[in-house]
Amino acid sequence: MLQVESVFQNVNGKPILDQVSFHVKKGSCFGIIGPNGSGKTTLLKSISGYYRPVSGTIRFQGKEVHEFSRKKLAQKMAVLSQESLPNYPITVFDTVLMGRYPHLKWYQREGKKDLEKVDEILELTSLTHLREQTLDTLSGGERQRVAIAKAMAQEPELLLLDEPTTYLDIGHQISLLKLVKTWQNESGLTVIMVLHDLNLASQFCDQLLLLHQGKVVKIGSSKEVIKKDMLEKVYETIPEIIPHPKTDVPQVILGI
Ligand SMILES: Nc1ncnc2c1ncn2[C@@H]1O[C@H](COP(=O)(O)OP(=O)(O)OP(=O)(O)O)[C@@H](O)[C@H]1O
Repeated sequence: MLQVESVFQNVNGKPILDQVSFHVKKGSCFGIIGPNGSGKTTLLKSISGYYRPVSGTIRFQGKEVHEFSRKKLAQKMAVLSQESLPNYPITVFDTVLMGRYPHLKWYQREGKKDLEKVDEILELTSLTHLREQTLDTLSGGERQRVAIAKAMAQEPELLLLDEPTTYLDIGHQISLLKLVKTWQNESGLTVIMVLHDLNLASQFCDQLLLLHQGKVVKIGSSKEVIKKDMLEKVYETIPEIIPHPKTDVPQVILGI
């Protein structure tokens, strides 16, 4: 579904990504982890076509990302970043409805099916009670759920998430990631997400990529990537790693 080959990326003349290569399988959940400033967001922006690599290639469904028209890309790819929702008084319903726009022709207004779809998604994301509330009055967690709902309305094949659990308490972190998982299971959606929380990344992602100073340190399952020596070197701290008592995936315990 996505092949990244030997990507070098400069931003404002500054080298950020250094020979990054990896593949993402259709229907999988791929996590990008790494310390602050390691290049995670830049990598996501390169995948979404926001930046064009200085060298190397990013192929999505067999074609280079920058060869897609903006509309075609919006039909296939949804991007959810910290700044993805505006802060003006537009209702939750209308915001989620905007997710349908890439599927409409330029002269076409949204139809009954689009409106029904939005209500269905509001129900799924537990947002029906906020249907007429405006974005500028929502809490951080509610805004995050609206952003996911808008992405769902877009019906993408690839979903890019930049720190989707920021602003969420632990209950909402889990319910948001479970929602993404259910959506994935039902639609074959592919997900690439940047996560700071290594324990959530370990539990929810099929593959992890550990990035450090713009370079790939390791790609593999959580058991292959969430390792004491590797994290010590990259995060400059000394964590303890224990298996999750239910799922056996590695979990990180921080010491002082
Ligand atoms: N527009 C820009 N101009 C100059 N430097 C930039 C720009 N965008 C990113 N950088 C630099 O690129 C490096 C990587 O930034 P990026 O946001 O990709 O890292 P990150 O891993 O997502 O960090 P964080 O975990 O803190 O969000 C940083 O040193 C940052 O200062």
